[in-house]
Amino acid sequence: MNQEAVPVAVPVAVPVAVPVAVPAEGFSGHTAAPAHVEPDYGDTSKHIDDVTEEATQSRIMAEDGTDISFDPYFATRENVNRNQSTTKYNRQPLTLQWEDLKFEVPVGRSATGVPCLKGNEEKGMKTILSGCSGEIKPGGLLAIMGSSGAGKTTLLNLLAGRVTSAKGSKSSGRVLVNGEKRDFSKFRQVASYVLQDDDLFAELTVREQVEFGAMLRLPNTMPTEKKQLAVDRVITELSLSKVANTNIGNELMRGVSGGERKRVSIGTELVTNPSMLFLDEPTSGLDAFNALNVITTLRRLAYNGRTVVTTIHQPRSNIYSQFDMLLLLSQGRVMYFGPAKDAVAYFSALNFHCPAQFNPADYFIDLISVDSRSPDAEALTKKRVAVLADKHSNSAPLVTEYGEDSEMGSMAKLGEPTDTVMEMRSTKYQNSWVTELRFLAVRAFKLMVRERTANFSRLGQTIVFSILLGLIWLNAGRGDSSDDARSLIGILFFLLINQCFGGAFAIIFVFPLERSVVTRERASGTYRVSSYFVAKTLCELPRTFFFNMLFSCILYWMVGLRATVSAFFFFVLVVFITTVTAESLALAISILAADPQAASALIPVALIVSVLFGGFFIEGDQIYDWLVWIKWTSLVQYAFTALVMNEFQGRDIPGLVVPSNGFTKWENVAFLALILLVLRGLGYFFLLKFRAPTFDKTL
Ligand SMILES: Nc1ncnc2c1ncn2[C@@H]1O[C@H](COP(=O)(O)OP(=O)(O)OP(=O)(O)O)[C@@H](O)[C@H]1O
Repeated sequence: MNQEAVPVAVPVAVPVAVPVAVPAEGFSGHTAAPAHVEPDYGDTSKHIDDVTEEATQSRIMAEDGTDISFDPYFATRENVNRNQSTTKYNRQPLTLQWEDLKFEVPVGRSATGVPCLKGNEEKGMKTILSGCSGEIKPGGLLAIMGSSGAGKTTLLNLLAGRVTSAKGSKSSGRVLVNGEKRDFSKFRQVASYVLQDDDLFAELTVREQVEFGAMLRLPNTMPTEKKQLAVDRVITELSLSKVANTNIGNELMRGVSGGERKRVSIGTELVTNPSMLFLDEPTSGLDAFNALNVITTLRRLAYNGRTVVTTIHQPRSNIYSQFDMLLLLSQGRVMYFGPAKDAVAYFSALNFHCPAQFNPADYFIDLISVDSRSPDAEALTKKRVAVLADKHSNSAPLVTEYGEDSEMGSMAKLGEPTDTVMEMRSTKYQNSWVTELRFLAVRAFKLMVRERTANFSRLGQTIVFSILLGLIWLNAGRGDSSDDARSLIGILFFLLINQCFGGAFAIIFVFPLERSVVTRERASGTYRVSSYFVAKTLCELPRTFFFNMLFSCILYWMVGLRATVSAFFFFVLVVFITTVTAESLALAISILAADPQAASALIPVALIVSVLFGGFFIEGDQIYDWLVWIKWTSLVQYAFTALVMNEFQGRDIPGLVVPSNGFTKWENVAFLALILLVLRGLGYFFLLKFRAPTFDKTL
């Protein structure tokens, strides 16, 4: 290595003077902080605006002469250029204010059946959040920080209007947008919410994911070319161009990186060009580098005139330096609200000195967390938190001065049209039912084709089972004895069980992920439930038909079932409807059940009941009268009787009693189809009524 070409890299120490609004005096009883003797690494709380031209002055050169110097402030500096986006003023500038927010949930005997907790919970209510006020202007990035359980998500949800309506919970206070109480139908069009979990389809590409949102969330009056431009803009703005055509992927399927996936989630919400963006823990699960990338993206989005609010857990120091405003929460109370760059000085003035080499975020979290490891530590830390909360509520409100769009906030009223917002329809959905159906069907079809593992395993399962059953019952249908006939009845029943469980398990493993994606998309008003449900049903039918046809073609002729075209197609029809009915049963239960575990426990039970009363194990006259009704709800019973009648129609085999339920084979098919329709209808009803995202609109 060329020694002379490698000068020593000198860490850049940055002296910082932090002008702040601080309380007049520190706490009595506190001793002054010890003099700091540690080496000065520079103030890690240094804010983005303080970074000017402190480029690393020493250059480190690689052997080939490439400059490989490292600039630790690169991310921060990148954002100093506020003119990166072409979309700077294309939205309404919105100022969000909140006053005296309080949120309580019931914990008492009356609400949940458990005894009341002590303290203010005696009335049966637990206070999750109280006395929370603040403001964030356009161009500003607000971070809500606090330890686990501090109330960050609750506050974010209150600000975003996304608190789930729960029985007995109570919210109070005021949330204002540009000084006025918000109109939720308009607010939903200008504010977007990015959930902590990236609920995205792994099989879609980045572009397809963003495009889907654009096509359905932008109004139908907007030409497709303009929607495509919006997609391109978002992809560029989030630096996703290089991976635009890469699958999103998941733990099982290689796709984009965690940071890119998070940016895709943001892009999905950004496509409507919202003025306000709320994010819940956007860096959770990301490594330090990807976390920084995501936050610098938010920083840039804020500079482009948006109002951005995010919760975050223990950010590293260069992430912390990106925040304009900081809100520290502990035990549901505000410890600090004001400019992020002033927080260190604020706590210093209270005699809580953040050591020079410390990441202020770490220091604050340690300072305001309740230590429950021992009663003494808990009492002490709770006291500290109470005193800090009181100090905060007694301190003068801080004036927020940041963002270049601050005066724009007062100019615009929510509802005044600008660019994208101008074109938004005032109705809940931006496109017609038919348009939704078209895009949903295309997406469902793409997903279905790309679910390679599921498709190949179902293909393998179909081929293996049909050949195996065919070998076991090879030529059984070609004999004339009553034993052959009884054997044939056995295979007819067994193949129905196989198809029922195969269809149901295909739903159990695939639907839970889809359910969370659909919930997210419904919460942002992307489409109607009916169009989703119809698209899903229409797209699944061809696949189910294909596998059933394949199964029938192999098994039917190996076993030697009645060799007529009409008998064969009747067989295919019954097996197909049975499978779709079992899928519908699994779907309805999956939607109704609280979680996938409950669904996977309930679905086999429902199917086994149907099998038990299917007419093979127990004859109708062997069942207690008061249980007979179950037989008439059994999908297997109708399918089995129809198949048996199809096979033995017109055949007289001495000593054989053919199972029958008194209906003709076509009547049995009609009852089976009726059960199918009822189960599909129930699935739709459950999705519409029980899985609708409902939010409290009090504030
Ligand atoms: N609807 C509710 N019913 C009962 N308790 C609730 C409800 N909502 C929130 N809580 C409780 O309030 C506290 C704050 O919850 P919240 O999710 O806001 O915390 P957080 O700071 O976001 O935590 P984390 O960082 O772990 O996600 C927690 O103890 C939580 O259990």
